[in-house]
Amino acid sequence: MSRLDDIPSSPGKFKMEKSTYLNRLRFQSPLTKFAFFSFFLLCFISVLFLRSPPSVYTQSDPSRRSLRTYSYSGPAFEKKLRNSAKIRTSSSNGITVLVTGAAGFVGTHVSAALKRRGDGVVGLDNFNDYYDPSLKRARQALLEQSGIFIVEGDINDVELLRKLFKIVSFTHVMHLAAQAGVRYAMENPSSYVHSNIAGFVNLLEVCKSVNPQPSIVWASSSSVYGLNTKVPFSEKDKTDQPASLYAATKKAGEEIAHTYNHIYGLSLTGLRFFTVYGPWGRPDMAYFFFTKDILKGKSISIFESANHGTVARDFTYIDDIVKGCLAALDTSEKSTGSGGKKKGPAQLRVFNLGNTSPVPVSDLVRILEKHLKVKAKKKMIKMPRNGDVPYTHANISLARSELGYKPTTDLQTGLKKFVRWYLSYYSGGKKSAAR
Ligand SMILES: O=C(O)[C@H]1O[C@H](OP(=O)(O)OP(=O)(O)OC[C@H]2O[C@@H](n3ccc(=O)[nH]c3=O)[C@H](O)[C@@H]2O)[C@H](O)[C@@H](O)[C@H]1O
Repeated sequence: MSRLDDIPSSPGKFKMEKSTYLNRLRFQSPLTKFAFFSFFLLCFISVLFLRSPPSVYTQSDPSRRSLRTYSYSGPAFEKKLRNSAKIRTSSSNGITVLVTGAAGFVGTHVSAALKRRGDGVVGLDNFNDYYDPSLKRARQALLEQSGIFIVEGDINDVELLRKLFKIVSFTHVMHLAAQAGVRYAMENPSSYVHSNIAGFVNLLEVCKSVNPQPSIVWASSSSVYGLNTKVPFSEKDKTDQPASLYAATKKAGEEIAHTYNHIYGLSLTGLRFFTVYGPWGRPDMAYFFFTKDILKGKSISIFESANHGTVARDFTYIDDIVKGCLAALDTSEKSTGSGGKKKGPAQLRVFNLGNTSPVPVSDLVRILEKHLKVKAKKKMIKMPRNGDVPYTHANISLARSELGYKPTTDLQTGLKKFVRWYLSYYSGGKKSAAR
């Protein structure tokens, strides 16, 4: 019986007739026969390839690939994961944390700080190329030295997340993976939806259904205050006028957090970071690329608001932010759900983590000039309408009372540390600073 006879008929629609053409087909020569079978073999292989599940890495955005793939199965992988997640025996009340975005700026610092005090830490990062991935690799190498394993994968990969939770029973998730940057949202809007909305929902879906559910601390943003004019910004203020898609996705994250807390009993704490800077920072941020451009003798654009008004930011040093993140983890209560169902009310919080002292961008440049000992070529330009807001200023009284958060580093001191790191990292032309 020919294999074509095995094909079932489509119920009620049409019955596949045996092809009279195929019945009549006779191979005229061995070459025709070879060509015929080669063609079918090729089709078969193509179908297999197209139907195979996404490989080890679920691509977040074809234009921003991870540069490597990593196999996340097998005993060696599980061993690495378990070792990384181990709480130091001397640590009496250690926690086990999954840090998403661990190769990112804040993720690296938070992971290292957790490990230093004895907690178990596993990182997750997709190593996308929004900015120079070699900087992310260097951060990864740093964390590896202290025994932290970063799994290479995307928060949209539900199977991977489930697998991680199956191997390690994380007590906490520090969710820092995101598409950052306010201005880039006009270039690549879908990447914000993909990471900050879809990715966050995927993570919460997995967290709500594992037992026990972890407590989640995640990165929101000062940008949710948008076009508000009442300063300093307080958590009690309305946040319904975002100025960028980035801000809108972070605001959406806060609403999504409310939903998962309400329905599933997940304990959720959102942290509104205010323009975080420091060593190992993000090359897409102004203080970073100003430094690069000043050193290269390239001119920099300093934005002004309407009528030559000052644009200012509540720049916050990374070490202060790390303290805030750890305090948020330590004060977070357990989630209350189990079996994907809420069993009682759970904690839901939002905190400003800022510095409470806004500095004009022109002063930031003056400080950089001093530390770099190079005069900047400055251009004052009107702030483009690309998502920026003129001013940010955090009221941190809630974080102070609930988390004991107390920033201690002013911009002078923080930028000095950044410049020292920058010069040593990019010294001798070994690495060229890339955005
Ligand atoms: O707190 C946040 O939630 C956000 O902080 C950060 O955004 P911003 O505060 O906008 O920082 P950043 O881009 O460094 O611009 C700094 C200043 O330089 C001005 N700026 C910028 C570029 C330029 O060419 N000229 C200029 O004057 C610009 O107008 C601004 O006043 C994070 O990137 C973002 O991911 C998010 O975390």
